[in-house]
Amino acid sequence: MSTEKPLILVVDDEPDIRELIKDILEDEAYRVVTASNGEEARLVFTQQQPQLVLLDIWMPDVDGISLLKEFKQQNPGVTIVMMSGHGTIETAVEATRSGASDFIEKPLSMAKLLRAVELAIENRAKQAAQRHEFALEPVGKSPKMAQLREQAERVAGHEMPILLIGEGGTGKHCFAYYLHRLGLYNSGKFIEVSPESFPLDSHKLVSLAQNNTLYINDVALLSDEAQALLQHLLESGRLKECQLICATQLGLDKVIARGDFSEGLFYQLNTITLQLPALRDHVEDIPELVHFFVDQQTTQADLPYRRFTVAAQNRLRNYAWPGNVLELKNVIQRLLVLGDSDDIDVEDVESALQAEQPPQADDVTGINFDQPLREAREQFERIYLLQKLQETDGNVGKAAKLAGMERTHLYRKLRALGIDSKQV
Ligand SMILES: Nc1ncnc2c1ncn2[C@@H]1O[C@H](COP(=O)(O)OP(=O)(O)OP(=O)(O)O)[C@@H](O)[C@H]1O
Repeated sequence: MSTEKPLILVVDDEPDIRELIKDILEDEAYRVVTASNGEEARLVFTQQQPQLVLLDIWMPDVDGISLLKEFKQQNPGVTIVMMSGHGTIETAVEATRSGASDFIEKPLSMAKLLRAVELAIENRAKQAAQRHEFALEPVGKSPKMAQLREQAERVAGHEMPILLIGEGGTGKHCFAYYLHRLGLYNSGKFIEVSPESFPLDSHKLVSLAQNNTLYINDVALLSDEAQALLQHLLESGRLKECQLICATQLGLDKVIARGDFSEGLFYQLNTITLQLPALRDHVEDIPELVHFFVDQQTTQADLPYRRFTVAAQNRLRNYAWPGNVLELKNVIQRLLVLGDSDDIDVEDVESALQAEQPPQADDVTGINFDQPLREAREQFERIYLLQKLQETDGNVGKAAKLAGMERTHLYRKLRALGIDSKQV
């Protein structure tokens, strides 16, 4: 079973164009409904609730831009692509301002149309994934996770800084967001800063944090200047009316022993700590996590549903997971993208786990370090993309998913690098 493709409404007053678009899209397995004027379009839009609308600008009864505004008001989540034969910059600008996601110029070519539709759908999926990037509640019924959720519930709502400690990929972001939702500032924003994006301006930091949850990732890696600023704001009580959550992979005591972390800041941050377990220490949660990620990827990233056999799930439980839950999520995504049958078996899991291994030093030594960065980057991109194309038997759509790129962007990149996907 695969997820159903979105329903597309095509609105155009010219019967030939309408039918042509319908045929092209149906050949690609999209579900299509059509309307020949504004009135018909309103009816179909309300009754069938399409996810994507291809909308002509010039029509006899109502113009496309007015219709676009109506549709967006009725359903802000709908994606609308405008089409026009005599498109001018002004109409394109007006359409975009009114919420159109793209603009295609007529005459339409099949490639142009499909590219625009694919891009619109990819963007939808991405927006949905971004909106739901975090689980609303961390998944896992093991005693370790249950206890952690309980601790989170107890400490949230006290406005004291919270420190999350755990290896990479153990779910620190996920728990931070959960704490935000449980906390005093859940109607404010969840703002994440990293050592690279940390504002070294006390006013900026205070106003960023005010009435929000401020999550500082990799706090152990903050520069001396950033540490001093944070310590000063905490000690002087200026960083108040906010929930501060910091995360670290390294035990701060070890970083202090190395002389890389301020002891004073450590005491400010270390009052409430939550320790996130490595995934290998709560493997009993793996089946539930698998279920959760399959569900998430199939509904939000528009990947086909596949079932993990018991043997496959058992293999997942017996793996050491050095990259923790994040690695599990990546392996599941790889299996959903690359698999071609309804069931995922233990052999599929085995090869996905092998592909997850960090590249051997040999893979990287292919890069010539004597060239300028720009050329070295191109060389790396070529090696990387060829590898992804090999993994997907030259399927650009699947390779793009694995590389986390839009398909059209990958096409452009391949062309720029002179790679022919069919030769792989
Ligand atoms: N218990 C969980 N339930 C549901 N999703 C989870 C859970 N733990 C982690 N995730 C998801 O797995 C992915 C990786 O987790 P997350 O980014 O929270 O880890 P992290 O510890 O912050 O990683 P890093 O240290 O690398 O920044 C995220 O998409 C996160 O939402």
